[in-house]
Amino acid sequence: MSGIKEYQLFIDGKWVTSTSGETIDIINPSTEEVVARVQNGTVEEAHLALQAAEKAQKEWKKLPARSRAELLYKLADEIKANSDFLAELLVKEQGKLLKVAKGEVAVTASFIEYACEGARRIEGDIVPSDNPNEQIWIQKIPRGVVVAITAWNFPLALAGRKLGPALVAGNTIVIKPTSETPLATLELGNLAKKVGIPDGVINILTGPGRAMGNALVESPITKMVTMTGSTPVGQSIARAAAQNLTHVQLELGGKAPFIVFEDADIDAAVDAALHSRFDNCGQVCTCNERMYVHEGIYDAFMEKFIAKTKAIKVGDPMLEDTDMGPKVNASELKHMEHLVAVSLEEGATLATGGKKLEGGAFEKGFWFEPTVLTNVTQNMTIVHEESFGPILPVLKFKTFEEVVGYANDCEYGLAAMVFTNDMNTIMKCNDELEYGEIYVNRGHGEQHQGFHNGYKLSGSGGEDGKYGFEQYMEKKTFYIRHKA
Ligand SMILES: NC(=O)C1=CN([C@@H]2O[C@H](COP(=O)(O)OP(=O)(O)OC[C@H]3O[C@@H](n4cnc5c(N)ncnc54)[C@H](OP(=O)(O)O)[C@@H]3O)[C@@H](O)[C@H]2O)C=CC1
Ligand SMILES: O=C(O)[C@@H](O)[C@@H]1OC[C@H](O)[C@H]1O
Repeated sequence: MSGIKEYQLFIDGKWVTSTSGETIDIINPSTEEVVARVQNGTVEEAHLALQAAEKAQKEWKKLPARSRAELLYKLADEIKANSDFLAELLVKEQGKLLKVAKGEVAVTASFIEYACEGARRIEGDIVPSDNPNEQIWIQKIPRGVVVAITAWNFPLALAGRKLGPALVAGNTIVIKPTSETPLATLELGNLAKKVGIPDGVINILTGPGRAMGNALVESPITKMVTMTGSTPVGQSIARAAAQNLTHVQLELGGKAPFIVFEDADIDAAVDAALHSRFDNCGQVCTCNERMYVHEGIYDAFMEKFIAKTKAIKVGDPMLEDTDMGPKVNASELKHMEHLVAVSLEEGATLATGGKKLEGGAFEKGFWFEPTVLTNVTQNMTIVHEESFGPILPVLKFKTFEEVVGYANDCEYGLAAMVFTNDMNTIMKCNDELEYGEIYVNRGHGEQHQGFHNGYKLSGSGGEDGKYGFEQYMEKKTFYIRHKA
């Protein structure tokens, strides 16, 4: 079709067309129109990108970290300068609200800026030896070539979250965005060229994860894989990386419990629960995936919560007064219908929503109603399987022990949210909830200086903050003996 932009692969500072001769259509989830095409890259092109990154890293690591950071600060500035363009691209490829997309562009730049602040904090140790006339130096050095594989819900932010620390630490990177939403990420290639980041330092490939992604992971050139996505894919990446014992950092699925204790501020809890479920159409890894409300306030809480859920305006994500856009694709939409059907078969009740939206403004696109399920029991599928969409099962509880047992009855361990004003309850939640990230009296939303760390099947390694930055570096211990 004429007028459809075709992106290429970004390898060694050059845009190249894949030898596969095949392209992947990128679909607008609101209209089902083809937004652009990207290359269906080959395994050979994965190797070319890795070789380019390996070559470039030899010089990139010699630059002072501060000099690397100065280039990356410029990249962050260019991202901000192109916010409107990048945000609209994110709306077109992922269906997120324009205001959320602008937030994603801003957070992409701030992820990179945060990493740059670490340039003068790459600190090692000098420790005393047991031997006379000897010192021991423990140094932090870059790993080499990093492969970054990202998910479709915040594709640009996830790329910035990884390339920032990777490059400040002195590594080079090959980014493989998801085939669903690669466009804004590909635009980073143009911005990297513009600010003078040397060829080969950043490479961006598109192509199916099973083939190209796997080739990137399996290569002995790759010294670290940082991936955000589903648990099954994270597990296959861990298996593939094992053959070279490549360092792997995985941010995977979640099933965050949202617990409202009897003494909670009900209005604050209602608003937090609403946003933490329905923001970005429920497509956030730390979303409120299941809600437990104390029986003593259940009726009062649910009356307010259901009323606000019913008031959510689903529609064109480009419009200022829209509250929720579409699901990212048709298969995700089908998954929503499946989860509701299974829940009803298992005995749940629909308090609101439950269907895909069709006809009129919803003639095209992948639209689903904000959905709340009640009369839910802990053994139901919806309480354990990640929905990653606008479906919220709600359960009642009586005691602390009961709800903590429910919350921890989960194969995931990424985020949890708790509403109470009782310090004793807060401290017991901190001790007993098996989650890497716990939000007290507020909804979800990480900060760069924290540590985004999933337990159990939610991941391995963690990212963000000083502990995430550490992952991008190796340590080298140097024993130095000198003449007396
Ligand atoms: N913990 C966190 O911070 C976050 C977790 N997520 C999770 O991500 C999931 C949704 O994202 P989604 O993109 O569907 O996740 P997927 O796991 O389907 O894909 C993630 C990435 O992995 C690639 N990939 C697929 N198979 C392989 C393989 N065998 N080897 C290497 N790479 C591969 C994909 O490429 P391709 O698309 O081409 O197949 C994509 O780039 C949800 O489960 C959500 O919970 C999402 C955001 C944040
Ligand atoms: O990946 C997610 O879903 C979240 O970590 C999300 O990604 C980037 C944003 O900063 C986070 O809210």
